[in-house]
Amino acid sequence: MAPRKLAAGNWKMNGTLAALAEIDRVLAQPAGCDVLICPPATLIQAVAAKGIATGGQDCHAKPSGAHTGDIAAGQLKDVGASHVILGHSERRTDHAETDAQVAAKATAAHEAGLVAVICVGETEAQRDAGQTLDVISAQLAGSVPDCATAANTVIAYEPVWAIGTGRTPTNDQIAEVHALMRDRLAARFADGADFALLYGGSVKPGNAAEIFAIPHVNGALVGGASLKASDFGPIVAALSAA
Ligand SMILES: O=C[C@H](O)COP(=O)(O)O
Repeated sequence: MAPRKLAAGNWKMNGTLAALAEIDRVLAQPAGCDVLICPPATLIQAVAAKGIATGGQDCHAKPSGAHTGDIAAGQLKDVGASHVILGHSERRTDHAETDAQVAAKATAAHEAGLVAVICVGETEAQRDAGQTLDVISAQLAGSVPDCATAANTVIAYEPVWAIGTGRTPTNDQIAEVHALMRDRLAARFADGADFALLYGGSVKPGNAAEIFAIPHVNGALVGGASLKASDFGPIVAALSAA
């Protein structure tokens, strides 16, 4: 099985019911790849009802309990989610999430029947210190649980310094990390070479085709440019044509 092509939108803490009109506009465009929208949890059921794949932006590692404000993987599934983003750098930073916590959440997601979209990425200081490959290797080893398969797990490489900044690594830098991720996953899992590997960090209509031409880039995890169909549509089209 070859890795799936996936254009994923992470709306982060953006969007109200009025934003559902953007979903209609995305759906109006034919796609030659999988399309996923991860809105705020308040919109998941409404987005699912429109027939587009949807997901959460985090989940708890436990199936239920006294965890005020948290959402369980099973609760995401219950309202129509098929995926959940885990280990996003904004959560690793704002909530001090560790690799072990991400792996536990991914296990809970798998047990609930969700696909885990596990994020890894280096900081600018780590990139400048030449530590990128070591950081990505360690995050993959620690954040991806043994129960991961190409069917229930997608990996997103998101250099922290490229998120929301308009900056992206060079094509060679992206290629180097994606080749490393494929090699590490293939060495650990029987179907490791088939995991979909997404790039995320300032993906825009103007750079998407070039990024999707990089070996072992199977799609994108898009933030700001996923909020409007006028931006996300061309990214979906570029992946469909890749
Ligand atoms: O999850 C998406 C990433 O954080 C990228 O966000 P961005 O496209 O706004 O840079």
